[in-house]
Amino acid sequence: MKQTSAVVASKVIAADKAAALALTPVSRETEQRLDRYVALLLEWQAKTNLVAPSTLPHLWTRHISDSLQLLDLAPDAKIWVDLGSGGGFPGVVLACALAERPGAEVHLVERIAKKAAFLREAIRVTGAPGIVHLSEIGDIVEKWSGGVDCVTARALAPLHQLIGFAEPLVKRGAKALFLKGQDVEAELTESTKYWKIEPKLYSSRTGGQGWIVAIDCIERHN
Ligand SMILES: C[S@@+](CC[C@H](N)C(=O)[O-])C[C@H]1O[C@@H](n2cnc3c(N)ncnc32)[C@H](O)[C@@H]1O
Repeated sequence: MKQTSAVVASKVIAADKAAALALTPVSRETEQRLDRYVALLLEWQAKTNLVAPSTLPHLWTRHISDSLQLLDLAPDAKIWVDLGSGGGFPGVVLACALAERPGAEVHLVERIAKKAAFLREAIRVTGAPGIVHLSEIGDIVEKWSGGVDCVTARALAPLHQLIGFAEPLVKRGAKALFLKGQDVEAELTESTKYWKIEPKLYSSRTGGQGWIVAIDCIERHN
């Protein structure tokens, strides 16, 4: 029997979702929130470029599992700040999963108004504990007044710049978790020219050539 391309596409996405949930299991409630987020993202993707179109068939493994794996590295963190959230990775995904953690909140920082509008809608439809800030990162982190347990970023900037963005929050006790690609070693070498850091490096659970850089102390070289 001949299958339409829409049927084939939905089977590819279903298989990818099953693979993602095997890698990074979530509760039934979180899965339902993530389903609502994915449906909204696919709807908005037609008019706003939120993720690279070539990655859409692998949205669950490439983007959702990639984001979810951070939770294990900060199991007690309640207050999260995601820098340059864009289409919501990792911030909205973390908020969906953290909805069951009492007192949890995820702050999403994004400077483009259209993307911030999408993030607000994603938080509304999922009911996740997210707070969207339409702002430049530099403007908001310098003035951050509350406590922060964990600061995240993915696909935002070279590592030495991410460290600079996160420094005010790490100085107040936050742990930084940055999702990085295959050039991580070179980025770490470059970063040590500017910063005194003792990073921990974890290979991505979702395969490929991804890495997570974890940092909990940042000092400038004199
Ligand atoms: C390449 S996208 C990555 C989005 C998302 N983190 C992901 O992995 O899919 C980077 C996002 O960061 C935002 N951004 C870049 N520099 C920023 C800044 N200085 N302040 C706030 N947002 C910024 C951009 O508007 C964009 O949406």
